Amino acid sequence: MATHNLLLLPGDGIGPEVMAEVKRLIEFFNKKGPNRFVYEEGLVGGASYDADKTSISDVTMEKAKAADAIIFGSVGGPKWADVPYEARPEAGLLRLRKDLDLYANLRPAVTYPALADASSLKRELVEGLDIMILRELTGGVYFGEPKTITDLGNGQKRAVDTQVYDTYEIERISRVAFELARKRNNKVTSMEKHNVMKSGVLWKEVVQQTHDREFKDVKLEHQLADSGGMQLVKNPKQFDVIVCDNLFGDMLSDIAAMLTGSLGMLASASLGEVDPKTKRRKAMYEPVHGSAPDIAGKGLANPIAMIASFGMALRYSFDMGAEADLIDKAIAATLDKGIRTADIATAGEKTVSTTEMGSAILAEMEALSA
Ligand SMILES: NC(=O)c1ccc[n+]([C@@H]2O[C@H](COP(=O)([O-])OP(=O)(O)OC[C@H]3O[C@@H](n4cnc5c(N)ncnc54)[C@H](O)[C@@H]3O)[C@@H](O)[C@H]2O)c1
Ligand SMILES: CC(C)[C@H](C(=O)O)[C@@H](O)C(=O)O
Ligand SMILES: [Mg+2]
Repeated sequence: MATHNLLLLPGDGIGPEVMAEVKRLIEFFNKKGPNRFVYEEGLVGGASYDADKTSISDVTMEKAKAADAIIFGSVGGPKWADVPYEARPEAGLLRLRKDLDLYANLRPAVTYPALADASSLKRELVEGLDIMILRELTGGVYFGEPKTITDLGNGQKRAVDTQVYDTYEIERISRVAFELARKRNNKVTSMEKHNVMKSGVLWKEVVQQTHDREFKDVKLEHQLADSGGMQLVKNPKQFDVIVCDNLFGDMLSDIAAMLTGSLGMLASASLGEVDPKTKRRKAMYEPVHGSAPDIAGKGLANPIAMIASFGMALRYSFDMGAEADLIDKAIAATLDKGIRTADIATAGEKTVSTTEMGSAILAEMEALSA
């Protein structure tokens, strides 16, 4: 019997609401065995700021480093609009990613058959869609220095953000892209802007070299990120794995969310290298969506992105592929029965609450594993 230690970080807004559904899934798997999950909860984001005046405490960071996996909800919201920049809720999430070196962010965009009409695109464009956006998560303009606002003294201010990429950062994310593609449809599309950015020139060069050296069997295409975004909504099924930098990946994955019907559907895994001591990959599982202040506290949030992120934890951290498949099948079966939270309902469809959606998925899991 294996025991897995999880750190749950529900965060702010809808984070705690969708995390409550993950706790029910943990109970389900603990009852079923033989794997057992033990979890501790911690504060992150605005919730942590309110308690400790920091977006994540050193104590919570230590727990994150020690956990077998972190399950993250969401952070941020208007309540913390005026806190110092360094202590803003989002800084806690960025510190987790950076300090744990979680450089590979897998953001699959899968359109469930029952939801093809919930997408803002035509059914035939998205039906059967299954693409993987691989976002570099610990470099680029998110972390480059300098990052400043300077008063120029003439009534003007100057803001500077810096995009930085070293060869090794591009090489390691490229490898993940090619390895993922080998297990999927064997195609990688790399997106950057080498026509404007030096980091784009290096990105394209290193991805190509890594391909030519180690992954000649995988089909590689390069696309400028702006027209790549256009292609993503024009003909999304042409893609298999898309690999891009931190900022382009942030934007392209939110765009991809609408191919699946809602941001409430998009799960993600943020992975680092294998820890030599534990032999386990450092990992955090986080839905792509944020704290959704417009619907927080109302029981309206779609828990599927969070539940599917937990499913990714089973698959990528705990070698529980069959259990991860069970979650995916239960989500599909629930959607097939027409059960919808408001974000994925089409006009006139009856909607359910966050908890009701969680209960429906659990019921399908019970039925499928009976
Ligand atoms: N990983 C994270 O913690 C994360 C990610 C993105 C944004 N944020 C933060 O969240 C706050 C709000 O940002 P935003 O409004 O731009 O993005 P958001 O993702 O929170 O919400 C965008 C829209 O999608 C809807 N939505 C998102 N998740 C949903 C779900 N599970 N079910 C139903 N509808 C859902 C929201 O209601 C909203 O209309 C900001 O402070 C931002 O920095 C945090
Ligand atoms: C909250 C924010 C820091 C984060 C990001 O920009 O990476 C979010 O938008 C995401 O997509 O995970
Ligand atoms: Mg984002």
